[in-house]
Amino acid sequence: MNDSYFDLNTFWSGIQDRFAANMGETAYENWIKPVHAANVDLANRTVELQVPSDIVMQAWDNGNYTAKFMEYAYDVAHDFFKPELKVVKVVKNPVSSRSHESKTNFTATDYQLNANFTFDTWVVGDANELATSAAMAVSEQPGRQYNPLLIYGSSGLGKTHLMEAIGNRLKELQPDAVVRYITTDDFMNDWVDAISKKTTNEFTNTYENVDLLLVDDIQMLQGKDRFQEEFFNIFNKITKSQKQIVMTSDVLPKDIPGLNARLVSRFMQGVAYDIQKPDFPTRLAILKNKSEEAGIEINNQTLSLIAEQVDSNVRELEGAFNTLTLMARAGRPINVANAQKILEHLNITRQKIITVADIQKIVADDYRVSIVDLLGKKRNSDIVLPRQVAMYLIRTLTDTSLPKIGQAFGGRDHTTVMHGTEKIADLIETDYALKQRIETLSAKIKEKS
Ligand SMILES: Nc1ncnc2c1ncn2[C@@H]1O[C@H](COP(=O)(O)OP(=O)(O)OP(=O)(O)O)[C@@H](O)[C@H]1O
Repeated sequence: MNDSYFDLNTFWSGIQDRFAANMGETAYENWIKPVHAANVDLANRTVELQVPSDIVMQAWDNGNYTAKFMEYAYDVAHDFFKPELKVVKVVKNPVSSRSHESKTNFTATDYQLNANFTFDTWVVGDANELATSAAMAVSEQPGRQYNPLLIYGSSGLGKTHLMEAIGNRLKELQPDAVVRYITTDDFMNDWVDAISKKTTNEFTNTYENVDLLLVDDIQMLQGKDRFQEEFFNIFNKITKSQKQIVMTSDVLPKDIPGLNARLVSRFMQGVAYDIQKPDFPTRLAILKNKSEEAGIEINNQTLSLIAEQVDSNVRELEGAFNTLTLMARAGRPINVANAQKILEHLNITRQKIITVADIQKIVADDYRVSIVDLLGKKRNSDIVLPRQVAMYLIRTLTDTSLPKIGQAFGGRDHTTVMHGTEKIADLIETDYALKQRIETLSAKIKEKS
């Protein structure tokens, strides 16, 4: 087995998922999402997390997040890897080459492309075939046929991998090409930064002067009018000069609530391909590739068991596989029985489907209100609170979009749902009893589904 094989990103994203499931959206966005898993030292069993500012550092100290990290790390890797945690503050990335030229202090977030996210490590199957061909075409002839290219689909299905593969391939073919990868969140943060430093010209130059701009998670633009305006301008400049834009989103632009109609139409002026959940042969092929990369031999039966059970999210598939490799590192045999134990431990004995109706019923029972009232028009507080709690739980435990949640609550508007879920997310920051109640409800829902 290749000793250096440990996918820190997958390990950290497993832990982030658990944070996300157990805290409010706002707290997650502020304190967990900006944290970067920088290093793992397997020999000394330490993981280094980098936080971008003192405020986030304080939140980690005050919010007991280190203890939570340990708990979730155990969930992800159980006995096979129990790390010590080192949390350090690191200021944002160094200036990009363009901002050097500009002699200002505008600092663009400048990611390196993930070198593992290439077409070579990508497995093509029915669920991603069209998106893959479009991505390959774009990497070979950017700015021509498919501009913009939008890749959309649920979390953990490979959107970022495929998008970065385009960037990596273009750099291989044209080493001088300017490729910039950015998450929508960082784009917005950079814009705020540029405004405060009065360096908006440099900001615009940095983002416009590219051959290929890769923008991850554009659904984060929802309801952010100011950023949408700026993004619209940059988008137009890039596409007009026949440079390429590739974007990812969890839904089609028309389904992103609060996305300006002009942007919806611009985003759809190229092509949009979705990535679906991979079928069994694709999942098995992904696992086989992984075991080859890791240099460990795992028999077909064991891989099949994992591919069979982890059927809806490639990130989870990789998580199970990584735990298996840790098990091998600990000297235990890799076989069906041990794989089964891992799946049980990771709670992946077949993906459970949580439905909107289940959540509504469980919340209604818990608050002793009727389903009719929960979904109805009454506005007294003993109905409004459980209604908002149910909306919040549906939003956090399922992939249901805001408009669909609205429909499931008697045809309410998506902004009402957004308001309700945000209100609960804020409340549980300060209301410990409510937080506990929601955690208990969440556990009950997961158990019953
Ligand atoms: N078809 C595939 N072949 C190889 N690896 C894959 C494939 N699909 C997904 N993966 C792997 O699954 C993991 C999750 O993929 P990725 O981060 O790209 O998902 P995503 O759709 O962008 O998720 P999110 O929306 O949560 O950011 C990555 O490690 C990626 O390499």
